[in-house]
Amino acid sequence: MTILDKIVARKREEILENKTQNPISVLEKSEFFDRECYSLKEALTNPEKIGLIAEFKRKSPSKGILNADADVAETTKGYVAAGASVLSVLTDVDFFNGSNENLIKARKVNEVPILRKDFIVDEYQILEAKSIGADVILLIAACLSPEELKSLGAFAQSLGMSVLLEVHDKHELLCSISPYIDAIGVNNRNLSTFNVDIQTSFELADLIPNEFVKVSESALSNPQTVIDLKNVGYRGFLIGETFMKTPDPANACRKFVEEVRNL
Ligand SMILES: O=P(O)(O)OC[C@@H](O)[C@@H](O)c1c[nH]c2ccccc12
Repeated sequence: MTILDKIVARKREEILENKTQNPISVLEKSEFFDRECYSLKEALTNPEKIGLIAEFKRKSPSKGILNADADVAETTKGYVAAGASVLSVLTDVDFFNGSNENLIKARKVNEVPILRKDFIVDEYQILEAKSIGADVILLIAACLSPEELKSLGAFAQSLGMSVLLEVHDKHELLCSISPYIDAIGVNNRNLSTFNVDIQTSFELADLIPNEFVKVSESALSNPQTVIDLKNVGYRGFLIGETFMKTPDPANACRKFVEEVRNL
C-alpha cells in the first residue's frame, strides 16, 4: 500500500463521517455557498503577475512538520501582498495538519482564487469546498479513473468552480484530458514514492494542449527555475515548502517574487 492509497482510504472514511455531521442541506446554507468564484485561468494569465500559487501547508507526509505556528490569515494576506495570484490551502487533517477552518480564515481576508488542496474522490467534497469559500478544486489523476475525473470536473464547473487536474507522467496526462478541466498541473513529486524531479515539468510541457493553463507543482525553490519553466509555457507555479519551512513564510514569498522579477 502506497502513502497515496492510505490517504485515499482514510479520506473515504472521513467523507462518510462528514456526510452525517454536515449533510449537503447544511453545506448549501453556508454564507459562502452562493458567492461567485474567482477564475483560476484569469488569475494565472494576468501579464502583470508571475503566476505564483502560494500554499499554506503546516505538515506533509514526506517532510513532517514544516511550520506549526504561522497564522493562516496573516500568512495568506502576506502571500497576496507579496504578489501571489492564487492561494492554496491544505484542508486534509490527518496527513497535512490542515483544516476547513484554515481555508475559511483565508477566504475572509483575501480576494483572489483559493484552491482547496485535498484528495477529492466524491462530489460531496466539491460541495464542501464551495461551502468553505474555495474557488478551485484539485483532481489528482493518480487516484481517480478517467470517468471519475470527467464527472467530478463537470460537477465542479457546474457550480462555477475552476478545476486543476494534477498529473505526474505522460500516461496520466494523456488519459485524463477532458473539457471539464481548466488548468493542468504537473506534480514534480510522485505521490506514491515521494521522489521529486523538476525535469517532469520540462518533459511534459509540450504534451499539454495549449487551451489549458500549464502549472508546475512542488519542489520549486529556485527563482531561475520559474523563468525556465515560463520559457517552456508554464503560467502557474505552486510553491509551499520553500515558504512554509521558514519562520516568516510571507516574507520568504516576498523575497522569492522579487528575485524572479529581477531575473
Ligand atoms: O511544498 P512544495 O514542494 O512546494 O509543493 C507544493 C504542492 O505542489 C504540494 O503540496 C502538492 C502537490 N500536489 C498535492 C496533492 C496533495 C497534497 C499536496 C500536494
